[in-house]
Amino acid sequence: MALLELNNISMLQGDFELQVPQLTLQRGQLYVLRGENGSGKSTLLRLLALLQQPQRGEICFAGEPIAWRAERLQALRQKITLLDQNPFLFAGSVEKNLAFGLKLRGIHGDRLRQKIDQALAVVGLSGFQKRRAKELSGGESRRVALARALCLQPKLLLLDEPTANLDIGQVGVLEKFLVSLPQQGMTVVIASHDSGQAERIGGEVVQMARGKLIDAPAVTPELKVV
Ligand SMILES: Nc1ncnc2c1ncn2[C@@H]1O[C@H](COP(=O)(O)OP(=O)(O)OP(=O)(O)O)[C@@H](O)[C@H]1O
Repeated sequence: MALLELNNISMLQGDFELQVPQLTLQRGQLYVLRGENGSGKSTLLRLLALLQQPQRGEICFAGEPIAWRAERLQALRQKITLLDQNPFLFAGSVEKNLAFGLKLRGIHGDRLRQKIDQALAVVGLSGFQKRRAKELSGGESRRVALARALCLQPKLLLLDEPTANLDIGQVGVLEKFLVSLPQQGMTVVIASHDSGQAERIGGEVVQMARGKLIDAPAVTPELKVV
């Protein structure tokens, strides 16, 4: 079954209109969201994160239409993580930044520490647990924000330019890791300017142009066993 399905969406943001005639995100699939500056990639990611309600159209999560009621949305949003283009780290330690979302999900003690250690290792920042978030370099901050998103192990992970401003070596390591996530059942969408990225990681391409989704993987009807 599809994880997220969008139909006939129109969403106004000031003078800008985002239009998504049809988009289906399958479970355990990797997508690369492409498009020029201002084409609406970040806006689409916010919509997929259920942070903004469209004026028109329907979104279904695991086959169920979204009702846009606060208590229902809160539960759904815990299954989705968006890593912003300019992620915000709050004051305090790196460890505290990663622990926040995990504690909200009922993870404490040794399991909490283990998840933090694993996520930091993935982004090449083992040993950064006690460092002050505000004293990190730009690239380190982005990697901490990525670790914070990864350790939540969401059903849907949305990444806005996750490898921007990283060293070439780091980009390679991270791309290799991101490719492994769908094999664990996670659906991953990466917005990227890097024209080589889609080819390197081999994801399905979702293409935006001037606010409209113009190309996405075709949906094959599910086979019914009779
Ligand atoms: N809060 C807002 N209010 C009004 N317009 C906005 C807002 N945020 C973004 N926009 C406009 O919406 C359009 C799409 O922006 P968006 O950030 O989604 O594009 P993008 O494809 O992610 O661009 P980039 O590649 O530069 O990150 C742009 O014209 C932008 O100016």
